Amino acid sequence: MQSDFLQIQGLGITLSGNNIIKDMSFKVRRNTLTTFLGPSGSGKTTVLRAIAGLNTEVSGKILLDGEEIQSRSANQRNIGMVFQSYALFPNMSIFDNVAYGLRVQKKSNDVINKEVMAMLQTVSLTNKKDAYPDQLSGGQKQRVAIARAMVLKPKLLLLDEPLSALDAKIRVSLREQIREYQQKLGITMLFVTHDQGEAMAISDDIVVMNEGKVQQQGSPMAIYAQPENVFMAQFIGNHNLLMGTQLQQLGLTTAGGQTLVADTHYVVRPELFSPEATPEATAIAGQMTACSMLGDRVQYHFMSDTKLPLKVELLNHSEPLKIGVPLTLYLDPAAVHPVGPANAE
Ligand SMILES: Nc1ncnc2c1ncn2[C@@H]1O[C@H](COP(=O)(O)OP(=O)(O)OP(=O)(O)O)[C@@H](O)[C@H]1O
Repeated sequence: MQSDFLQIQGLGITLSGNNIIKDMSFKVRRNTLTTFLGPSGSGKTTVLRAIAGLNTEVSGKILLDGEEIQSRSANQRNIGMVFQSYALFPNMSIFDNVAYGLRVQKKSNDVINKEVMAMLQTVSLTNKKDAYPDQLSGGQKQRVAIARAMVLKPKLLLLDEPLSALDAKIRVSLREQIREYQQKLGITMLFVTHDQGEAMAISDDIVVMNEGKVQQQGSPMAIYAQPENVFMAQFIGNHNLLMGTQLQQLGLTTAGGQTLVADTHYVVRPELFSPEATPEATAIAGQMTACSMLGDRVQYHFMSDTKLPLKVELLNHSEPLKIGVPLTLYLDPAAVHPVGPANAE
């Protein structure tokens, strides 16, 4: 059983006299990759820095592996950190960059050599050990920064937007490699990103933040399929956010297995509409008014005969549906998810 390895209890953070984070609590399980996801300014970096011991005005408790660490200085916490900007030493070779922390710890040359070479092998950079940072690509530099942090075997590795400075293709490849290192070496990682695709792809757990508050924590699947409030429904993925009354006008009487409530918000993901009937589904007559090609899927704007505009996405495996021609879409009421009362917005 994975225990709660990192526990944040009633965390408060003040920066330049502003109370940025108030009474925040969440847990991170051992040997998992947990992502902090949220819009710009939501407080992700601020909380990460507080865990690392880099913020001064912090209240509440931070427990790591059962021990309270909030009063310890940053270098007494056994926490590693990787930044967007790599922060490598430009005048040191790649080997020396990775060896730096072990030298500070006064490890023997034999141990340093063995551990640095093993770590360079993990990040596939043994052939670059004598090179200098400015001879490496951005992705390689970030792998050195990750190796430099991992070689110290920290209890927790914090990664603050580590992929933001890289181009799209390298981002995808490096995020998969980070996930591989995490699983292979059994490290607990806390990873900050504002890219939900990135968070969905690599996380065991996602902590979604907005305006200094945790909005929801859960697996990528749960975050997507069962948003707990209106912010979550709108922030994650494409969506139709509808009132119970609007769904009633479409002919639905239940949603998510419960009686439809007129003044509650519901979310319907665009890919849950189907052009094919099933016994459970409600038929919705209308027509497509626009379409755009997304590659693997086609995104449509649909207008129901009751004049409700809906976003619909269908797999791109057949002829696109015709615009302006009457057609019927089907929606299984079990796929409609309640996200809270109207006044929760
Ligand atoms: N030194 C500071 N003094 C005062 N306010 C600050 C300071 N640093 C950050 N803030 C504020 O704290 C809030 C959270 O900032 P933070 O950098 O943690 O957000 P973030 O979610 O990491 O954003 P981004 O994705 O843009 O990096 C923001 O409103 C920001 O303006």
